[in-house]
Amino acid sequence: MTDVLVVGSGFFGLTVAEQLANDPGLKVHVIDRRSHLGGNAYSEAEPTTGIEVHRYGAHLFHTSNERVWDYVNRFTTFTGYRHHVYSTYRGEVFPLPINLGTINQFTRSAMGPDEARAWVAAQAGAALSGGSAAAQNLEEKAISLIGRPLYEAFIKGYTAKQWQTNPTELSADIITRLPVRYTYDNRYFNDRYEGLPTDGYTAWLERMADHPNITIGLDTDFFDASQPYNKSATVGRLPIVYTGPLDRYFDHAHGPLGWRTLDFESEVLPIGDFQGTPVMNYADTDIPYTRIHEFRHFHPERDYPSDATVIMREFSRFANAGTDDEPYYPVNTSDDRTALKAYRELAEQESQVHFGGRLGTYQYLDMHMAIASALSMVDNVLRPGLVRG
Ligand SMILES: O=c1ccn([C@@H]2O[C@H](COP(=O)(O)OP(=O)(O)O[C@H]3O[C@H](CO)[C@H](O)[C@H](O)[C@H]3O)[C@@H](O)[C@H]2O)c(=O)[nH]1
Repeated sequence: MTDVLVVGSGFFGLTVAEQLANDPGLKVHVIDRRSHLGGNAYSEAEPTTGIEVHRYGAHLFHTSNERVWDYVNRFTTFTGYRHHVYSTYRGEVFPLPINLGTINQFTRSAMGPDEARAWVAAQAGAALSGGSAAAQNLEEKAISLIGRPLYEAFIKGYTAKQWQTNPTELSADIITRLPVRYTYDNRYFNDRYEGLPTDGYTAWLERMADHPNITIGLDTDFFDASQPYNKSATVGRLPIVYTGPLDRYFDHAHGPLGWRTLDFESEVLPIGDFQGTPVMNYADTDIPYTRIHEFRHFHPERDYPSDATVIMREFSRFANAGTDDEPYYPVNTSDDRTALKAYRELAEQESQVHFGGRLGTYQYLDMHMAIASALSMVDNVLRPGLVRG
């Protein structure tokens, strides 16, 4: 007998399942539409080279949350990997995120931190008088932080390719994900803890699911009425944690929410190294992809072949509702926020259904944020409700 149904086996769903299975010892059934668990964090060995490939785009784990770090270390150890990204712009390679090295290379100068700050402030001031706090959208925020020339080189074209939405319509939060530094430190993340799972994402995810109280149904679509754990057979009958797209749950009753999807083109090349770094972004709009991942560089400690490498070009576009397009990122324009409010009202009325994760809440959550919010849903909503019930 199942006590709780979890729809979706990504980090959010597996964290909820693992926590409820352990304490208070509930029987949890997890279903996933795909033929593997792990959601978009799933990875697999490319068969000819053995190189671990992140099928749904590169996943880099980082957090400053002690509780999350302790929790994830129960299932995997981490390598000492530190993420660095470079960007190719007009035939030249620059370090990201924007730092003193980027600014000096871009301006062909040798400024110190204060001079660089003054230069950026002058560029930003010429464009915006209200300062960073007054910036309402991605474009204003970016210009207030780095000035117009750097914005036009590294952000404008890349963002146009990635979001296909006018940057004045996008949330300022998207750009504040990236630090701006007046030092030569080009670590991509600021977090205290960072690393990649030593034996891969799939081994980590499988260990989370490996519990006598957890059963998994793969290739099982919640919206397929022919399988027993479908929506109409289960809603109102047992507690459900739903991590699929919020608008899909309600049959797009308030219209589709805007989602961005990704297309990937992978290639195995007969060379030991293609680009010398894990991720190369492409800022120019005449290059159709946003970035190229080269997976061997995520695990320099592994014994990968020296005469082959796997690269993956990433393309970004709108997901079309009602097709097989996988929703990855909420676009979150003002129209989306209006529809989202209506969906959230519907979600509150849904008996015993709890919406979580990136897709279920329409929020741009990183892995550590999805895990943190799953832990707090278990603490604050599920455990008290299930024990009382
Ligand atoms: O060269 C760049 C890089 C980023 N951005 C803007 O900054 C935003 C945020 O950048 P992120 O790198 O956080 O964007 P992604 O979500 O695509 O990043 C994903 O890939 C990154 C690694 O390269 C990190 O792993 C990150 O956590 C993961 O969500 C982008 O949407 C884009 O609008 C640019 O304009 N130019």
